[in-house]
Amino acid sequence: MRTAYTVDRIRAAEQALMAQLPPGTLMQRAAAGLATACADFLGGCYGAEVVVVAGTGDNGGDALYAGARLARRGARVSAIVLDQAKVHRGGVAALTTAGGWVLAPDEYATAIAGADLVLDGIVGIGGKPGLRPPADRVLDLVEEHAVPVVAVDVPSGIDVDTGETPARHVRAELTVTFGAHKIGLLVDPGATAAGLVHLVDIGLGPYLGEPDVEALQADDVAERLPEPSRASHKYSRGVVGVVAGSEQYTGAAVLAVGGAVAGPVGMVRYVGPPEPTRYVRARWPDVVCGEGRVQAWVVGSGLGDDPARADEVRRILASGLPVLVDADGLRHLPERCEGPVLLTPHEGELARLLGVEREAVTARRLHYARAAAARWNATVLLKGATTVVAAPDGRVRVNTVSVPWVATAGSGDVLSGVCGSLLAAGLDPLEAGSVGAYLHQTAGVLASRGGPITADDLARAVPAAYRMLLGGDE
Ligand SMILES: NC(=O)C1=CN([C@@H]2O[C@H](COP(=O)(O)OP(=O)(O)OC[C@H]3O[C@@H](n4cnc5c(N)ncnc54)[C@H](O)[C@@H]3O)[C@@H](O)[C@H]2O)[C@@H](O)CC1
Ligand SMILES: [K+]
Repeated sequence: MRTAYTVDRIRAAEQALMAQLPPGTLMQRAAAGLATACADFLGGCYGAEVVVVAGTGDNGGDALYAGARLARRGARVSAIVLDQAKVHRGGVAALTTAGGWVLAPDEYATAIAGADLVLDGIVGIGGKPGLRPPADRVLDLVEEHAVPVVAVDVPSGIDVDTGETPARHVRAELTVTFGAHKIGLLVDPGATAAGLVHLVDIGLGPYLGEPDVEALQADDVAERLPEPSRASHKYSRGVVGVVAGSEQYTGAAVLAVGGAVAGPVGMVRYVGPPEPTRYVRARWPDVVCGEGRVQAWVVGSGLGDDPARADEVRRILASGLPVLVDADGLRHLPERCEGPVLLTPHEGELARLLGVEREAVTARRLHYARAAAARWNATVLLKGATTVVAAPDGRVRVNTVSVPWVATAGSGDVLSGVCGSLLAAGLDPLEAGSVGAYLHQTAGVLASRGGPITADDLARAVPAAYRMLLGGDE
């Protein structure tokens, strides 16, 4: 499990650990891990040109000490000191003793133009979003010359606790973070700004407590994927009912059912009008069409405006059974949901639900997913490159496995079927949403292999993804 914490909790853990250690120990641990990660990134130190950008806090100190270590290993390391009066003195002394030097402002442009790597030590967890002058001018040069950036702890300028980027910020290829993941490294747009994230263990583990945000990894997903036992039969494995598609949108029915049959349930029921029913029957002789008992429902994609279907959605939501509500179904939510409910909006749908602009949701994904979870008393899975799943009790999971080719028409319908299948097999909405999102993206990796895919390809790849995650044969 990848776990992320608020700045306050990380600071508290650091205080507790620091009280046990000689002064400066943590910074040296951080700098050592950072220097090793930079050397790996560069593919060797000797002769590499590295520019350290050091701000006024300990984040700059980490960057300068790491610069000193790289200089001792043969790199040519210079530093841009953003404020001479407030820079970390010990860091500057270490760098110059190791053969590095501090640049004069008229040398910045040439140094950055010739750099193999810029180390962003402008600001870390003590920063406010955005970049103050002269950091912004330095970033102009870095972007102009397209120099790769390794961010120290966090990409400077992001909101570390939310992943929001309300103002100018660094875009890194790699972020080397210390002690624990910060929430903003896992949630977009901050996650994208961070690039790859490498965690350096500085010993905070025992002091951290419960995480604020979690991201499942392959072994966590494998533990949670339902598997039948010898005593299982089709009903005990779970039955999922799918209410999707219409005369106009037949594809939504086929794709949502496609996701559901690819999941762990023993049986799928489909309930819908004649035309989509014909398509579903033709494709899956094993799907039972018509009403009947189920352990969970998937409702919503491609329903259109038919008032009778809206009533069906409301009736299902009132049943107390686990329900996944997607797309058109989201227009028929009650004032507050009762029972286990998983809502799966994309940004536009969540914006409409909450009465805000889509851009606002894009900018504040964690905030609005949490707000909707609290407002409707339901778990909210906000789709996107980094999926956010927020439960009404405050727990949050994000999915950081992301394949851009998965963003294709009908992909969400497949996701709804997969997550619904997991709900019917007994997972609660937070588990079903987070496991389903991981499975869906893993299917995307297998189906795509670097090229375009259709939603149908995605659904067909789900069983192979399931098998792979369980450690089965390829
Ligand atoms: N506290 C600890 O035990 C450890 C801290 N470490 C490092 O220390 C960092 C935190 O250090 P600090 O608390 O000194 O804080 P930072 O270095 O994150 O930054 C605080 C300084 O940046 C300035 N600042 C704030 N917002 C800014 C902005 N938008 N643009 C430019 N400057 C801005 C502030 O005026 C302040 O001087 C961590 O991110 C990590 O890199 C590591 O060495 C590991 C151990
Ligand atoms: K930084």
